Amino acid sequence: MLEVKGLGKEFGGLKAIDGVSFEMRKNTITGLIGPNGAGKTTLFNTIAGVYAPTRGEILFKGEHIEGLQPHRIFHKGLVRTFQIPRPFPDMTVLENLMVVPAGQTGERFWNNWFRPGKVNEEERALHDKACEVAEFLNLTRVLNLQAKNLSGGQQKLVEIGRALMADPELILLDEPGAGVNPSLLAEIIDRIRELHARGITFLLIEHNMDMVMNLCDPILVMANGRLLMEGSAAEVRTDSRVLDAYLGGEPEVSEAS
Ligand SMILES: Nc1ncnc2c1ncn2[C@@H]1O[C@H](COP(=O)(O)OP(=O)(O)OP(=O)(O)O)[C@@H](O)[C@H]1O
Repeated sequence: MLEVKGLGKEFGGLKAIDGVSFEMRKNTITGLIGPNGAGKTTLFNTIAGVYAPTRGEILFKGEHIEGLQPHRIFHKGLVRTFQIPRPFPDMTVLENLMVVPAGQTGERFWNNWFRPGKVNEEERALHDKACEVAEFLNLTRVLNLQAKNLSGGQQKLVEIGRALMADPELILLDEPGAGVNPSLLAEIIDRIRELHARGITFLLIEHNMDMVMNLCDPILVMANGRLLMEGSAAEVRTDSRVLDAYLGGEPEVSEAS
């Protein structure tokens, strides 16, 4: 589903990503871990089109997407949620879900003018879809609350909901477990599993190791802008290079990775 080849991204002289290559099969939940500053967020941003890579290739379903504008990538079904939940704080949960899909007929002046019936129909379909997404994420109760009044965990769920509104095939999920209380964390894990069972592929950055080890296979480990290793939870847990990287040592990174 996703192929990253020799990817590099530099900021000035700093190699935030330095020759990263990996492949992701369809319908996996792949974890991306690594110590602070390893390059995980930069990798996400480069895949999602926020940054153009300095070098390398990114293929989504066999199609080159490196350097494309974020909205073009979004519309291909590759959707990124943000590290800090960023729903519009003064809008309700329902509104936050309904604003996601772009190119609605209602956004075009001419269609509004000439085709009000069509606009109403689409608005209703969008509303129904938002309600279904909210129900799936157990957000129905808070549908009419302003997003700023939700808990951190509920905001994460809204962020996932907003990704779902875009009918994604691949979701890049940024720290779904950050700042979430344990019961809501279990619910988020459960929802991700369910979406995975329905055919959605995930790549997720997460610092919560329990969550990663529980949910992800395979796990990619980054350090110093490079891919240190890829393996199962058991392999990652017992690999001394991973331990070294987290302890701030100088991890040995093979050129091949
Ligand atoms: N926009 C930018 N301009 C300059 N340097 C940047 C920029 N974004 C990231 N970097 C640098 O690139 C390196 C990788 O940062 P990145 O945020 O990708 O790491 P990370 O693995 O996501 O870290 P964390 O787990 O702390 O979020 C760091 O040295 C960081 O300072």
